Amino acid sequence: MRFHFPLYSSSSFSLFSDFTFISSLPLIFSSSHFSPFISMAPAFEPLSPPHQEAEPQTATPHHADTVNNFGNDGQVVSKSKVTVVGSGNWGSVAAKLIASNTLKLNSFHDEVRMWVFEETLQTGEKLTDVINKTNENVKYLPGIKLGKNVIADPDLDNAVKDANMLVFVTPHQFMEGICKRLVGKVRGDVEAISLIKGMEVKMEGPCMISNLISEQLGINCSVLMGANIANEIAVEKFSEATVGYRDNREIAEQWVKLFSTPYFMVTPVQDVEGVELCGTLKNVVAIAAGFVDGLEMGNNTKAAIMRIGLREMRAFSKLLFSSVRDSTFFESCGVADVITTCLGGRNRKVAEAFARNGGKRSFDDLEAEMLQGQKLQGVSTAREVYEVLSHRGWLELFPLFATVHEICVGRLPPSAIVEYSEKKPRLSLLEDPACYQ
Ligand SMILES: NC(=O)c1ccc[n+]([C@@H]2O[C@H](COP(=O)([O-])OP(=O)(O)OC[C@H]3O[C@@H](n4cnc5c(N)ncnc54)[C@H](O)[C@@H]3O)[C@@H](O)[C@H]2O)c1
Ligand SMILES: O=P(O)(O)OC[C@H](O)CO
Repeated sequence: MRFHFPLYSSSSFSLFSDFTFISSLPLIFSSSHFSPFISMAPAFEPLSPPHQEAEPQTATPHHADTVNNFGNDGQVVSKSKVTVVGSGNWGSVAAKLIASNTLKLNSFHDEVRMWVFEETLQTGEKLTDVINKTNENVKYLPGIKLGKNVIADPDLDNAVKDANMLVFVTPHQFMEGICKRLVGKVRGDVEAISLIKGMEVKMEGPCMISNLISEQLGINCSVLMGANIANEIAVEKFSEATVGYRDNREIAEQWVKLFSTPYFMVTPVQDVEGVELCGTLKNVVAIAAGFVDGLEMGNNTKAAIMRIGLREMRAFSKLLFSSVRDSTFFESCGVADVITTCLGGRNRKVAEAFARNGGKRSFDDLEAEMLQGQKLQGVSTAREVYEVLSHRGWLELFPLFATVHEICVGRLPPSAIVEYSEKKPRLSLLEDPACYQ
């Protein structure tokens, strides 16, 4: 068999090991820029494992506007109020994780609001009503109790208005619209975190979702990514995650505290772009892994795809943001997420079906049939990455990313993932950085 990635077959050049020339490439897309940081009102507590802290509080949800309570010493304690914007498969699990901690930790208000994109179920009932009645997201996370302090709310403005900690977790394609609706609606002291794996491509270039949130709402936004298949975390199987923060370690620690449980171990890393790009780009690698599974290529081929994919992830991330750290790729958000998503994710699963059908059934069809309302991120991310690559003239540097998109849109057959294309990559482009000047 002939392979489609001769760029990587030679040991004489490594896109990964030699970033000297990569960093010398012109960085057309602006590096990270974000709106002025707005500090968080509540005092931070020292980071400690949530399960060791203070005595549990009552589980009764309450709706009071106040966020102040009295601590053990009679002092008024400022409490953070958390709202989760999104209620899909991961959104619901995130709400469950958070709600288990807000009940235990004195620095958080018990209640966790969860904004629900309202829909009517086949029974005729509203999803929000069913969640509040049964404490289960029967459509996106059936069989799992979220915690009685999770309150589903179909009104976006109402859901966010009192919160000073906002957790964004929707499929990435909906975020631009959600941000537009939220302009002027969030508190001035709010901190945000994005669990969303994806990006937007605008005229000016790529825009990470955390940046979209920061810019549109004028707030600071951290990220949480990792090897996190939601259904496994829902049943409390151990996993790790990475919080990417910009420059305020205390804020990162507040997020770590909010999410950490004995079965969910969270590590902060000062590299928002690196962490977010890992979470975003691994979905493209997962599509490639699914093609390999659909073609029944076996484990060695899939491992090769993971390795090549990880290398392209790092190269692409560093081209976009020179601040991205190599070490980030060894965190849960990097290599671990590539592995889990290529073994057990939804992108992999649907791409496998696409390849088994010889590319004859569209991803949209397969997604609707196989995921029942849940959304793939990898196909649109592959398109977005392709737009960036073609706009910058980098297509030949990233044969895996480019090929995934061309297969998704039907320009190449699924088998192209492991075959030479007609068009040979121009190795000179990689070997002579002057080509880019
Ligand atoms: N599910 C996972 O295992 C997992 C794990 C880690 C990260 N993520 C990431 O988290 C993000 C959210 O994923 P998810 O699994 O919670 O969602 P999902 O795939 O379950 O998507 C369904 C959600 O999208 C909502 N939705 C549908 N149309 C909408 C619209 N027009 N506007 C707004 N919302 C709409 C639905 O109401 C539902 O809440 C994604 O970026 C995903 O990559 C997912
Ligand atoms: O099911 P996927 O492919 O959307 O991946 C889920 C998570 O991102 C894995 O960490």
